[in-house]
Amino acid sequence: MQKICVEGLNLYYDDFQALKNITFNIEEKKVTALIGPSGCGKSTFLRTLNRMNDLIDGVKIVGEVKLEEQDIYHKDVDVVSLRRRIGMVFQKPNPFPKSIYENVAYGPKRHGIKNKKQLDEMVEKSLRKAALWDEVKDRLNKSALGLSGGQQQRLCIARALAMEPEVLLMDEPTSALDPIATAKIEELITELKKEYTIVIVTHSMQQAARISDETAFFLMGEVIEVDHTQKIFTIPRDKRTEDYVTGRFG
Ligand SMILES: Nc1ncnc2c1ncn2[C@@H]1O[C@H](COP(=O)(O)OP(=O)(O)OP(=O)(O)O)[C@@H](O)[C@H]1O
Repeated sequence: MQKICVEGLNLYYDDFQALKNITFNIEEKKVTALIGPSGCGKSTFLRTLNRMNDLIDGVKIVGEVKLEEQDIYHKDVDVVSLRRRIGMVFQKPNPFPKSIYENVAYGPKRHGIKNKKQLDEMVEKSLRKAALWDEVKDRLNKSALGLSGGQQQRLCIARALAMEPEVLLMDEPTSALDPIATAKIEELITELKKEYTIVIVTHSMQQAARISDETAFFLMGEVIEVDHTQKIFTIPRDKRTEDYVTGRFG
Protein backbone atom coordinates (compact mmCIF):
# COMPACT_ATOMS: atom_id res chain seq x y z
CA MET A 1 0.00 0.00 0.00
CA GLN A 2 1.22 3.45 -0.85
CA LYS A 3 0.94 6.10 1.81
CA ILE A 4 2.47 9.06 -0.01
CA CYS A 5 2.74 9.50 -3.78
CA VAL A 6 5.12 12.14 -5.11
CA GLU A 7 4.86 13.09 -8.73
CA GLY A 8 6.88 15.52 -10.83
CA LEU A 9 8.04 17.43 -7.77
CA ASN A 10 10.32 20.43 -8.34
CA LEU A 11 11.47 22.84 -5.67
CA TYR A 12 13.27 26.15 -6.11
CA TYR A 13 15.00 28.30 -3.50
CA ASP A 14 14.67 31.55 -5.47
CA ASP A 15 16.56 30.76 -8.71
CA PHE A 16 18.25 27.62 -7.42
CA GLN A 17 16.49 24.37 -8.24
CA ALA A 18 17.02 22.03 -5.29
CA LEU A 19 14.63 19.23 -6.34
CA LYS A 20 14.25 18.08 -9.92
CA ASN A 21 11.23 16.23 -11.17
CA ILE A 22 10.98 13.73 -8.34
CA THR A 23 8.52 10.89 -8.70
CA PHE A 24 8.20 8.02 -6.28
CA ASN A 25 5.90 6.40 -3.78
CA ILE A 26 6.36 5.88 -0.10
CA GLU A 27 5.00 2.60 1.21
CA GLU A 28 2.75 2.45 4.23
CA LYS A 29 4.22 1.01 7.46
CA LYS A 30 7.65 0.66 5.97
CA VAL A 31 10.88 2.54 6.62
CA THR A 32 12.09 4.51 3.61
CA ALA A 33 15.66 5.82 3.80
CA LEU A 34 16.84 8.84 1.83
CA ILE A 35 20.56 8.67 1.11
CA GLY A 36 23.01 10.67 -0.99
CA PRO A 37 25.92 13.08 -0.71
CA SER A 38 25.70 16.33 1.24
CA GLY A 39 23.57 19.00 -0.39
CA CYS A 40 21.74 16.66 -2.78
CA GLY A 41 18.31 17.65 -1.47
CA LYS A 42 17.41 14.92 1.05
CA SER A 43 16.30 17.28 3.82
CA THR A 44 14.58 19.57 1.36
CA PHE A 45 12.62 16.62 0.02
CA LEU A 46 11.73 15.39 3.52
CA ARG A 47 10.41 18.85 4.39
CA THR A 48 8.18 18.96 1.31
CA LEU A 49 6.26 15.98 2.73
CA ASN A 50 4.72 18.00 5.54
CA ARG A 51 5.09 21.44 3.99
CA MET A 52 7.86 22.61 6.28
CA ASN A 53 9.41 24.45 3.32
CA ASP A 54 6.38 26.74 3.26
CA LEU A 55 8.05 28.57 6.14
CA ILE A 56 11.06 29.55 4.01
CA ASP A 57 10.96 32.77 1.97
CA GLY A 58 11.46 32.46 -1.76
CA VAL A 59 10.53 28.77 -2.02
CA LYS A 60 8.55 27.69 -5.06
CA ILE A 61 7.14 24.19 -5.37
CA VAL A 62 5.74 22.66 -8.55
CA GLY A 63 4.35 19.15 -8.73
CA GLU A 64 2.27 16.91 -6.58
CA VAL A 65 2.50 15.26 -3.18
CA LYS A 66 -0.47 13.11 -2.28
CA LEU A 67 -1.18 11.70 1.16
CA GLU A 68 -3.70 8.94 0.49
CA GLU A 69 -5.24 10.67 -2.54
CA GLN A 70 -5.23 14.09 -0.93
CA ASP A 71 -3.00 16.70 -2.59
CA ILE A 72 -1.22 18.22 0.40
CA TYR A 73 -0.46 21.42 -1.54
CA HIS A 74 -4.11 22.06 -2.38
CA LYS A 75 -5.18 25.52 -1.22
CA ASP A 76 -7.84 24.09 1.09
CA VAL A 77 -5.41 21.95 3.07
CA ASP A 78 -5.04 22.95 6.70
CA VAL A 79 -1.30 22.81 7.32
CA VAL A 80 -1.68 22.39 11.08
CA SER A 81 -3.74 19.23 10.69
CA LEU A 82 -1.42 18.02 7.95
CA ARG A 83 1.57 18.31 10.31
CA ARG A 84 -0.44 16.47 12.90
CA ARG A 85 -0.78 13.56 10.50
CA ILE A 86 2.84 13.83 9.38
CA GLY A 87 5.10 14.45 12.36
CA MET A 88 8.77 15.32 12.32
CA VAL A 89 11.89 14.59 14.37
CA PHE A 90 15.01 16.65 13.79
CA GLN A 91 18.73 16.05 13.73
CA LYS A 92 19.47 17.67 17.06
CA PRO A 93 17.17 16.70 19.90
CA ASN A 94 15.18 19.86 20.61
CA PRO A 95 13.04 19.36 23.72
CA PHE A 96 11.32 22.43 25.14
CA PRO A 97 12.89 23.80 28.34
CA LYS A 98 10.02 22.31 30.30
CA SER A 99 9.36 19.14 32.23
CA ILE A 100 9.40 15.73 30.57
CA TYR A 101 5.64 15.52 31.08
CA GLU A 102 4.98 18.94 29.60
CA ASN A 103 7.06 18.16 26.52
CA VAL A 104 4.81 15.26 25.63
CA ALA A 105 1.54 16.84 26.80
CA TYR A 106 2.22 20.10 24.94
CA GLY A 107 0.79 19.07 21.56
CA PRO A 108 -2.38 17.37 22.84
CA LYS A 109 -3.00 20.37 25.14
CA ARG A 110 -2.69 22.76 22.22
CA HIS A 111 -5.22 20.66 20.41
CA GLY A 112 -7.70 21.20 23.19
CA ILE A 113 -7.28 18.17 25.46
CA LYS A 114 -7.58 19.43 29.04
CA ASN A 115 -8.65 16.36 30.99
CA LYS A 116 -5.77 15.47 33.33
CA LYS A 117 -6.42 11.73 33.26
CA GLN A 118 -6.59 11.69 29.48
CA LEU A 119 -3.35 13.70 29.26
CA ASP A 120 -1.64 11.39 31.75
CA GLU A 121 -2.64 8.43 29.63
CA MET A 122 -1.41 10.03 26.43
CA VAL A 123 1.91 10.93 28.03
CA GLU A 124 2.44 7.40 29.33
CA LYS A 125 1.40 5.77 26.07
CA SER A 126 3.67 8.01 24.00
CA LEU A 127 6.65 7.54 26.33
CA ARG A 128 6.13 3.78 26.28
CA LYS A 129 5.97 3.75 22.49
CA ALA A 130 9.20 5.76 22.41
CA ALA A 131 10.83 3.19 24.74
CA LEU A 132 11.49 5.87 27.35
CA TRP A 133 8.81 5.30 29.98
CA ASP A 134 10.81 3.05 32.29
CA GLU A 135 13.71 5.49 32.35
CA VAL A 136 11.63 8.59 33.16
CA LYS A 137 8.45 7.47 34.92
CA ASP A 138 9.80 8.59 38.31
CA ARG A 139 10.96 11.98 37.11
CA LEU A 140 8.18 13.20 34.82
CA ASN A 141 8.19 16.63 36.43
CA LYS A 142 11.93 17.14 36.06
CA SER A 143 13.35 19.22 33.24
CA ALA A 144 13.72 17.48 29.88
CA LEU A 145 17.07 19.22 29.52
CA GLY A 146 18.49 16.97 32.24
CA LEU A 147 18.10 13.90 30.03
CA SER A 148 20.96 12.44 27.99
CA GLY A 149 21.09 13.20 24.27
CA GLY A 150 19.65 9.81 23.36
CA GLN A 151 16.87 10.15 25.92
CA GLN A 152 16.12 13.65 24.65
CA GLN A 153 15.79 12.31 21.13
CA ARG A 154 13.41 9.56 22.30
CA LEU A 155 11.47 12.26 24.15
CA CYS A 156 11.18 14.20 20.88
CA ILE A 157 9.88 11.01 19.26
CA ALA A 158 7.37 10.63 22.13
CA ARG A 159 6.34 14.25 21.61
CA ALA A 160 5.72 13.56 17.93
CA LEU A 161 3.80 10.34 18.73
CA ALA A 162 1.54 12.16 21.19
CA MET A 163 -0.03 13.89 18.18
CA GLU A 164 -1.07 10.45 16.91
CA PRO A 165 0.52 10.88 13.49
CA GLU A 166 0.37 8.41 10.61
CA VAL A 167 3.77 9.29 9.18
CA LEU A 168 7.02 10.15 10.97
CA LEU A 169 9.69 12.14 9.14
CA MET A 170 13.15 11.85 10.67
CA ASP A 171 16.02 14.07 9.57
CA GLU A 172 19.25 12.34 10.59
CA PRO A 173 17.81 11.51 14.02
CA THR A 174 20.95 9.78 15.31
CA SER A 175 23.72 11.95 13.91
CA ALA A 176 24.22 13.72 17.25
CA LEU A 177 24.19 10.48 19.27
CA ASP A 178 26.74 7.91 20.42
CA PRO A 179 26.60 4.31 19.10
CA ILE A 180 24.59 2.95 22.03
CA ALA A 181 21.96 5.69 21.88
CA THR A 182 21.91 5.24 18.09
CA ALA A 183 21.27 1.51 18.44
CA LYS A 184 18.35 2.22 20.77
CA ILE A 185 16.77 4.62 18.29
CA GLU A 186 17.28 2.15 15.44
CA GLU A 187 15.59 -0.58 17.46
CA LEU A 188 12.78 1.82 18.23
CA ILE A 189 12.31 2.72 14.55
CA THR A 190 12.03 -0.96 13.69
CA GLU A 191 9.34 -1.31 16.36
CA LEU A 192 7.48 1.86 15.30
CA LYS A 193 7.11 0.81 11.68
CA LYS A 194 4.49 -1.73 12.75
CA GLU A 195 2.23 1.24 13.30
CA TYR A 196 3.69 4.17 11.40
CA THR A 197 5.10 5.01 8.00
CA ILE A 198 8.64 6.28 8.49
CA VAL A 199 10.85 8.34 6.19
CA ILE A 200 14.40 8.87 7.40
CA VAL A 201 17.30 10.92 6.07
CA THR A 202 20.60 9.30 6.97
CA HIS A 203 24.25 9.84 6.20
CA SER A 204 25.04 6.34 7.35
CA MET A 205 24.69 3.71 4.70
CA GLN A 206 25.03 1.04 7.37
CA GLN A 207 22.05 2.57 9.12
CA ALA A 208 20.00 2.66 5.93
CA ALA A 209 20.91 -0.98 5.28
CA ARG A 210 20.06 -2.00 8.84
CA ILE A 211 16.71 -0.37 9.33
CA SER A 212 15.08 0.54 6.04
CA ASP A 213 12.88 -1.46 3.70
CA GLU A 214 13.11 0.97 0.78
CA THR A 215 15.95 3.31 -0.13
CA ALA A 216 15.99 6.34 -2.41
CA PHE A 217 19.34 7.57 -3.67
CA PHE A 218 19.49 11.33 -4.27
CA LEU A 219 22.10 13.12 -6.34
CA MET A 220 22.11 16.83 -7.13
CA GLY A 221 18.40 17.25 -6.58
CA GLU A 222 17.35 14.14 -8.48
CA VAL A 223 16.27 10.72 -7.33
CA ILE A 224 18.59 8.44 -9.25
CA GLU A 225 17.15 5.20 -8.00
CA VAL A 226 14.59 3.97 -5.52
CA ASP A 227 14.09 0.32 -4.71
CA HIS A 228 14.09 -2.29 -1.98
CA THR A 229 17.01 -1.50 0.30
CA GLN A 230 18.64 -4.85 -0.24
CA LYS A 231 18.61 -4.30 -4.00
CA ILE A 232 20.06 -0.80 -3.73
CA PHE A 233 22.95 -2.15 -1.68
CA THR A 234 23.62 -5.32 -3.64
CA ILE A 235 22.51 -4.96 -7.26
CA PRO A 236 21.70 -1.31 -7.97
CA ARG A 237 20.60 -0.56 -11.50
CA ASP A 238 22.46 2.72 -11.88
CA LYS A 239 26.24 3.03 -11.93
CA ARG A 240 26.04 6.22 -9.84
CA THR A 241 24.14 4.40 -7.09
CA GLU A 242 26.71 1.63 -7.15
CA ASP A 243 29.58 4.11 -6.89
CA TYR A 244 27.92 5.79 -3.93
CA VAL A 245 26.95 2.70 -1.94
CA THR A 246 30.37 1.15 -2.46
CA GLY A 247 32.01 4.33 -1.21
CA ARG A 248 33.62 5.34 -4.49
CA PHE A 249 32.32 8.87 -4.12
CA GLY A 250 30.43 11.12 -1.75
N1 LIG B 1 16.77 27.72 2.94
C1 LIG B 1 17.55 27.53 1.86
N2 LIG B 1 17.78 28.55 1.01
C2 LIG B 1 18.55 28.38 -0.09
N3 LIG B 1 19.13 27.21 -0.42
C3 LIG B 1 18.94 26.16 0.38
C4 LIG B 1 18.13 26.26 1.57
N4 LIG B 1 18.13 25.06 2.18
C5 LIG B 1 18.88 24.24 1.41
N5 LIG B 1 19.37 24.91 0.33
C6 LIG B 1 20.21 24.33 -0.73
O1 LIG B 1 19.51 23.26 -1.37
C7 LIG B 1 20.38 22.18 -1.63
C8 LIG B 1 19.87 20.93 -0.95
O2 LIG B 1 20.01 21.09 0.46
P1 LIG B 1 19.51 20.00 1.51
O3 LIG B 1 19.79 20.51 2.85
O4 LIG B 1 18.14 19.58 1.16
O5 LIG B 1 20.50 18.80 1.15
P2 LIG B 1 20.85 17.49 1.98
O6 LIG B 1 21.01 16.42 0.98
O7 LIG B 1 19.85 17.29 3.04
O8 LIG B 1 22.25 17.88 2.60
P3 LIG B 1 22.94 17.38 3.96
O9 LIG B 1 23.10 15.92 3.78
O10 LIG B 1 24.23 18.11 3.97
O11 LIG B 1 22.04 17.75 5.09
C9 LIG B 1 21.77 22.61 -1.17
O12 LIG B 1 22.46 23.11 -2.28
C10 LIG B 1 21.47 23.71 -0.17
O13 LIG B 1 22.53 24.64 -0.12
